Parts: sequence; structure tokens; C-alpha cells
Amino acid sequence: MSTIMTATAAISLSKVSKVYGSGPGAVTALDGVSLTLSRGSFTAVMGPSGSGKSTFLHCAAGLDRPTSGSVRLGETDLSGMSENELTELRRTRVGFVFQAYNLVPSLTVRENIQLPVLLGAGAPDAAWFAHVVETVGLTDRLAHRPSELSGGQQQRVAIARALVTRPDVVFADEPTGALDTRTGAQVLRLLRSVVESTGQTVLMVTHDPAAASVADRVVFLADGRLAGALEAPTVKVVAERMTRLGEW
Ligand SMILES: Nc1ncnc2c1ncn2[C@@H]1O[C@H](COP(=O)(O)OP(=O)(O)OP(=O)(O)O)[C@@H](O)[C@H]1O
Repeated sequence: MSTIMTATAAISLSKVSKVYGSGPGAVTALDGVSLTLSRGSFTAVMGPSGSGKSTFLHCAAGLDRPTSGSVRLGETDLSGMSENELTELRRTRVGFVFQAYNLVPSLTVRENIQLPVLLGAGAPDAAWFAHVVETVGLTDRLAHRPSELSGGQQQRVAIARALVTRPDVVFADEPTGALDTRTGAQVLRLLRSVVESTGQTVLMVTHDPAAASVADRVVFLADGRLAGALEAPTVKVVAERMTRLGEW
């Protein structure tokens, strides 16, 4: 890999394939996908149901191992890593935001956000923590429990938690799937502003053209393969492209 690529690529997948099962029942969920995300970019992944989006996200994030091909996070090749090393990498170098916010109900907002740092027995960086909390607009909610917050606020806690370790990449799987349109739009604007204010790299899987239009680039998957990309996407163009790819 050239010096320029290692300097700018946050994540890089090379000919990644994933086959579930074996023999006649084997399913090829990903089929030779190569993609590079530059640092500070916001990329949305779209495609019909079953096209391999979740598998792609899981392989890129080190949650699942490709059957063949390689994934690099910055300069780290995930292929040869042990389970323990992958667990450590997920804890320290990637952040996750899921549709179901996955907050710990008994912990306060502050504790939920700090959890990844506390689990690593590290000391939270106070200035960064304050910056993240302010960016997501939760400064006056730190002592609350998740059940005392709205859905949008809970997802903002999850976003803050994903950012607190200053990960190389934040992976978001349908982050607005459980939110109403207006709250979803607020959460997306927040993710966008996070990319701009922190230089964070975000990879987001979504079914929603409006969500995808917030990204810098949309990549489309169909039958486990890359089926094109759009730069500076608009809702209309994304929706048209999805309609051509088949059932959403
Ligand atoms: N653990 C598994 N075992 C067997 N097959 C699987 C497994 N996980 C996914 N698949 C299959 O791999 C293909 C891709 O699935 P994946 O969940 O990545 O698609 P997706 O695009 O995220 O779908 P959706 O939009 O419906 O969530 C599908 O045919 C799915 O049935």
C-alpha cells in the first residue's frame, strides 16, 4: 500500500467475500467487495433486502470474519488477528451505533457514554468528553437514566458513546430506524456535524434515501456485489437508483 493511501484511508476492504454455510445450502452474502473509506468521510451503504449490507458492516468492523479477502483498519490488517485482538480492536478503535440504542438502563447518561473507556480501565479524557457531550447536546442530561430520555436523546447518547474513545471509524446500522422522521433527521444532522467538527469517519447502513442523502457518498450493494456509487447524493437520485436495483 502506498504511503498516501495509508495516510488517508480509515478503512479499506480488498476483495472481501463472505460465504455462510457450505455445500448446496451455502449462501454467498458478499462476493469480492473492494472499497476504501478515506478519513473524515461519511459513507452510506444501501441495497435491497438480503444484498449483504449487514454482512459488509460486520466484516468491515471486525465483528465477523470474511471467508476471503482482507480488511484494513488504518494500517492494521484484521485478517491475522486473534479473537482477543479483534475484541480489543472493537473496543478501542471502532464505535457502533445501532437501531436499538443498546444503552445500559441502570447507568446514567454519563456512565453510558463513558462505558467503553471505563471497560478499558482508561481514564476519560475530560476535554474530549465535554466536547462530545456538547456536540450531541446532552450536557444537561448527564445524570438522567436512559428511560427518562426520548428516543432521539437515547440515540444521541449512543452516538456520544461511539465517539468517546476517538475511534478510527464509527459504524452505524440503521441509526434512525426506530425514530420518527423529524427526530431521525435531527440525529442525522448530528452525525453529519460530528463528521465535520471532529473529522470522524462514519459508515452507515440504511434503507432510507433521506438518511443516505446526508452522507458524502452512497455505495450500493446488490447480490453481495458493489453496484455503483453516488457522490453528493440527493434523496431523489438515491430513491431512483434503489428502485432500479429491485425491492428495498
Ligand atoms: N448467519 C447467517 N447464516 C446464513 N446466511 C446468512 C447469515 N447472515 C446473513 N445471511 C444471508 O446472507 C445474505 C445477506 O444478508 P445481510 O443480512 O447481510 O443482508 P442485508 O442487505 O443487510 O439485508 P436486510 O436489508 O434485509 O437487513 C442474505 O441472503 C442472508 O440470508
